[in-house]
Amino acid sequence: MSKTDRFLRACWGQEVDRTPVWLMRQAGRYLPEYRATRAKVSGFLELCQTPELACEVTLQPLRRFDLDAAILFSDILTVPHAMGMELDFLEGEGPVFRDPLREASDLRRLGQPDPEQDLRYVMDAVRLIRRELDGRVPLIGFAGSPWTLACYMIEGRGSRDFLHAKTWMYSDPESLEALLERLVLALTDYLHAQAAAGAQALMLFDTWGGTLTTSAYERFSLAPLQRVIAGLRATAEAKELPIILFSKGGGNWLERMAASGANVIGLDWTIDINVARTRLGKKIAVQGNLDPIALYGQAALLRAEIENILCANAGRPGHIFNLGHGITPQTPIDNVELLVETVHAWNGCSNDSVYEEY
Ligand SMILES: Cc1c2[nH]c(c1CCC(=O)O)Cc1[nH]c(c(CCC(=O)O)c1C)Cc1[nH]c(c(CCC(=O)O)c1C)Cc1[nH]c(c(C)c1CCC(=O)O)C2
Repeated sequence: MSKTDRFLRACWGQEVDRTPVWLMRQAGRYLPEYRATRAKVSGFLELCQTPELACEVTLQPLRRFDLDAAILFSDILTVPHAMGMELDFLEGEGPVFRDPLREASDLRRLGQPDPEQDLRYVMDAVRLIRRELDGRVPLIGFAGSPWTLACYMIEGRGSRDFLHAKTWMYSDPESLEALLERLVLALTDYLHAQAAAGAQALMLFDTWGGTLTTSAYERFSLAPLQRVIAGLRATAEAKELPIILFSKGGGNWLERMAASGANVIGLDWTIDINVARTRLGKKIAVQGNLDPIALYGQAALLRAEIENILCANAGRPGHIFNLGHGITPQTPIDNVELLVETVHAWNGCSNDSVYEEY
């Protein structure tokens, strides 16, 4: 089975010869070759905006590890940037918007980007990566969720409690919905353009969905995501692509996530994958679940964690091995190698924990 088939078939819940594996943030600072490429440019945004370099760093982890998919190298914040918000990536702090949105009238500052113009560098990177991959593995495109992007646009930076974003939500929900709707339109166009440029699967990163109450999650995170997915399904280019939905901390809402129209549900490490699969049933695939910090530990314990996840899925199609969130900068490379090899070498559980029906 070709690697292209392995990942895409697993997304559709079809039988595969072995479990496909890729890692969120697989290109990044834990790789010395990434740090070397990054040192050639003045800032992180320049790396994203130079298609040759974005292509180079996309391919770097694939040269080292036997991964079953590539993910476009970019960032979720390129979309608000293209809507007109000035963005800096500060060393040691991460992304910062100079003028965060704080009230409804600030929405007037936002433009509606044309992806082939204002985000052309992303589409050029997608085209270049597809050419360089030459069919070896499929390319995943991605975007942030409307709620997650709104959090950064309102806070201006990462936050512990999302005080500004949530205060807005609890004091003027209609104008927050207006902001989310602007993002729905921008993200639908953006992901559609990635599909037209050659992305073979699309992933939605709802990193901050899990900070909400159940009713707020439904209204401000999931409903806009559903509109993005429905918009994509209405286009010829994206209709046939698998869509992966990852709401970090979304374990409470798996059934609702599954009803969003996504084909694959991303799981963080806080939900038991057995429970997740039982609740989700057969119709939808799952991805993820390994605690990224397990990669810092002892090899034998890491292997046990990996096998637990594989055994929970034994005999069930529709599983893509991944971490429960992005790989972190100090991760030892040897353990990443061990992870990929363990997943690929795996040939069944030793403890008969194969699940018949669920
Ligand atoms: C919240 C979020 C962001 N960006 C992203 C998310 C959602 C996923 C998640 O929850 O991790 C998504 C993202 N960011 C990046 C990718 C690349 C593709 C991949 O390998 O998965 C993807 C898919 C590269 C990146 N995005 C960023 C880096 C590090 C920048 C550098 O090299 O200096 C990389 C490799 C910067 C970034 N970008 C963002 C933050 C908070 C930071 C700073 C934190 C950090 O430094 O790790 C916003």
